[in-house]
Amino acid sequence: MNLNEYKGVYVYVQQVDNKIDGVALELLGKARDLAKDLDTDVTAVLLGSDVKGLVKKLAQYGADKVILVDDPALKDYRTEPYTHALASIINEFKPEIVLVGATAIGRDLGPLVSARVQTGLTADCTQLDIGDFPIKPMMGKEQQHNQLLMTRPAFGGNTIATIACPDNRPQMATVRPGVMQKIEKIADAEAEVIAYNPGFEENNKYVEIVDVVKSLSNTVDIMDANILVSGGRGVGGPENFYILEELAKAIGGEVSCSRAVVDAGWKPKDLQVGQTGKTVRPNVYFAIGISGAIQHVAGMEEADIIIAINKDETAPIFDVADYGIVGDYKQIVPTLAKSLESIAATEA
Ligand SMILES: Cc1cc2nc3c(=O)[nH]c(=O)nc-3n(C[C@H](O)[C@H](O)[C@H](O)COP(=O)(O)OP(=O)(O)OC[C@H]3O[C@@H](n4cnc5c(N)ncnc54)[C@H](O)[C@@H]3O)c2cc1C
Repeated sequence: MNLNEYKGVYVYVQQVDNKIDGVALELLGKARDLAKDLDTDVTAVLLGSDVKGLVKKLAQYGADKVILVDDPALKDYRTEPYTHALASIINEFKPEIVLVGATAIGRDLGPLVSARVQTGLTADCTQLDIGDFPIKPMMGKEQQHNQLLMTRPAFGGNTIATIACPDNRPQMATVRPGVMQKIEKIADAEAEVIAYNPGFEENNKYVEIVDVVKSLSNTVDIMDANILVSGGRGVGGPENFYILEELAKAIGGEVSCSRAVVDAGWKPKDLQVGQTGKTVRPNVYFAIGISGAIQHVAGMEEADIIIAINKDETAPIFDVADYGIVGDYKQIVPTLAKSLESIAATEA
């Protein structure tokens, strides 16, 4: 493999029902930073059926080029045709880096594609940088420059590992939704469009989709919320969550929770923040009766303002909080909700 043949930062654009998943836009934002460091450009890979209309949006969020595979075989996500399309693009265009969102689809597609093009993949990254590898000079090992350094929690979140793929190309990573930041939309941006036909031949790995059943869950997506009022085991039981709901209502927020709350069956998994839940980046995050375990903090530390309410002044959540209130949430939260509600009423 001649590594020098591989150029450019590619982002797989996940779309479902012709709607681009937010993580693809976040990855385009990150790809711009990486491409700048490598003095190269950003290519979005758009696979689907009748998806040409999405190209403009990809340009507006940072794509210099869009490789488009528009084919009825790609109408709904199916592992085989999508893997074939993305692997064919990699073999044909030889990108240096390929980024995929760590969604249910991305976690299926990314590893299969990496195996098919015979390279490595680092899953569930929380940070991506360009740098030297090994990071520090090591006896008997030459440092290679301009490598993709892929950082992710390891060993149950107890350590952070930085991984590189110096001997193969492309360097592939999946990245959790909510971790990277999309750029401000550039309204008049244009991208070069390259239509590509990987040649689909149905084989016995093609799944036939008989019916698509949409999730009946009516919980909101906490990843879209600007304000989150998050409750932990310290809330004491599902019957007490109304106290948090009233605060959320007073300030236009949504309720989320820690894993302890989900494990106890008090709230559905959709609302869990953290390493095995969702990564959120709201403007304001209230952590109420949450101790601040590393696995929880991994999912909310990028919030702009963190307000912790905990009766234990030594709780680790106070280490990451911008504001901390020590005391019983049952006394603090209703008072807070009332004052914030009256401030909102005066300002209206
Ligand atoms: C591999 C792995 C993955 C994990 N993934 C996640 C994840 O995604 N998300 C996650 O959240 N956790 C995750 N965890 C679990 C995590 O380690 C913690 O166990 C969990 O976050 C604890 O939840 P908690 O803070 O709600 O409960 P606790 O740790 O029990 O904390 C409760 C807090 O409430 C406070 N409190 C009690 N009563 C009151 C009161 N009346 N008023 C105010 N404060 C009060 C206490 O002082 C305490 O600090 C994971 C663990 C592992 C091993």
